[in-house]
Amino acid sequence: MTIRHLKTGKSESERAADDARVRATVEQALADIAARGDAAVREMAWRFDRHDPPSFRLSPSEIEAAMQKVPARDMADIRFAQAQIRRFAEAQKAALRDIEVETLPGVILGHRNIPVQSVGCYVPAGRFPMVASAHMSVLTAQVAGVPRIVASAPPVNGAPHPAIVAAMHLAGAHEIYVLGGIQAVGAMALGTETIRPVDMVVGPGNAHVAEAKRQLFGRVGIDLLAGPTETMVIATEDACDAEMAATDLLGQAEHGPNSPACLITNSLPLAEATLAEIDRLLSILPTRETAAASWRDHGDIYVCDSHEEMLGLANDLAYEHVQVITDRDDWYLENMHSYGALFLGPRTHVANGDKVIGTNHTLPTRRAGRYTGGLWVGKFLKTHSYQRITTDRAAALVSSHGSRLCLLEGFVGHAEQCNLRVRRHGGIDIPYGAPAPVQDMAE
Ligand SMILES: NC(=O)c1ccc[n+]([C@@H]2O[C@H](COP(=O)([O-])OP(=O)(O)OC[C@H]3O[C@@H](n4cnc5c(N)ncnc54)[C@H](O)[C@@H]3O)[C@@H](O)[C@H]2O)c1
Ligand SMILES: [Zn+2]
Repeated sequence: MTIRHLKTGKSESERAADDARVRATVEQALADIAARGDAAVREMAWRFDRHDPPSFRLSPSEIEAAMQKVPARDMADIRFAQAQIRRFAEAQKAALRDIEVETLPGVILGHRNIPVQSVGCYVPAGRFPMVASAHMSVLTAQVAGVPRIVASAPPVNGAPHPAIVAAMHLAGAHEIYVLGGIQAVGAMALGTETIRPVDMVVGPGNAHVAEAKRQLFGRVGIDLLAGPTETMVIATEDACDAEMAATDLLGQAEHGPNSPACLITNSLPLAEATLAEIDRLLSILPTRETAAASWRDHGDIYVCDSHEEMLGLANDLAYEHVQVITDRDDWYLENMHSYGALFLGPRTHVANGDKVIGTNHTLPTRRAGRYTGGLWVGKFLKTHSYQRITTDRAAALVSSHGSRLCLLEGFVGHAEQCNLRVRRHGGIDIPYGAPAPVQDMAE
């Protein structure tokens, strides 16, 4: 490998120390919510968000009042975005089928896709009110058929953010809470005196939110670990220029001070020009304080010799967002196997994916793209199998193999479940705990 690392961010040990701090904070906070319920939630809401309303849950009239505050243009844009997200989610749902097949004469096997019965959708709003996250979680759960959808977002300037509330309500949330961070995720997952616990928590959030979900996994289901935003641009100089590469990197680096942004290119001139362009843009970008911190601590530029090297590196890093602006975008589409979502060609970009185009923006971070894709309607559906035997012959045949295979493992009680069927449906006598005979049950 002759990959040149033109610019690097924080070291591994610095990142591990950051992680350890977050882990400890979350562990303590969740234990407190489990022990003291609402009282702990209320204290945390005050400590982190200076929020202390009579009730964290919005009443129907508070929801209506919030909706009234959203300008008509914003409401129309929200409806447009939700229509796109619904369209794609419905198409994805249609690709998931319940099946029932006859694998042997008289042996019927099937599966059913059943919605999770209650979900808690976290909508982030610490730095930015992420209206779009309401569409991504709530609407997708609604399309999946989840019967109880709880949604929660932190207050913005001490009050529920009107457009977030509107988006949650339009998307089909049944309960809306104004709670942020660990207290929101913890309260939804563990339940309190006033909040009924859910079966699964979903949605993106900062490092505390992602860690809370990780620690709660098992107790409840989670969608995936969708922490601080990451963006990668894979660029060649004939397809991409420095202005585009720099704009697309900083466009996502502004999410928070720990949002990795990474350029992979085979062109040293493009790499150097992008570095200079980032400096220029950071002098004029209004959100430069965050974007500059992210770029300083978590920005990388790699210069490779070949497309194979670029591909290998991109798959290995498994970034959340991967923009491919090269002379062979389709080749990357075919060969990339680890990422959150791909954005192909110069006309496409992450901001549209974040807000409006219709694919889900809740995507795996920190290399989770190696083992999962992003949030989608399928994450809210559980695939459960069932079986049925409809003939005596099939009952005796399968159970005769079963009888012997159970005893191969020493399971006598299991074998008797089989033997009972061989006796009753095959008319063959087998001593208690003995293997079913082979000769009588030839296929
Ligand atoms: N991976 C994805 O799919 C995806 C999508 C969208 C957004 N995101 C990420 O979501 C994140 C949103 O983060 P945010 O912070 O703006 O909003 P957030 O809503 O996730 O977090 C805000 C909450 O964090 C809590 N908090 C703040 N400081 C704390 C501390 N020191 N200890 C404990 N809790 C604390 C507060 O309770 C506050 O309500 C960003 O990192 C963004 O990149 C990820
Ligand atoms: Zn974004």
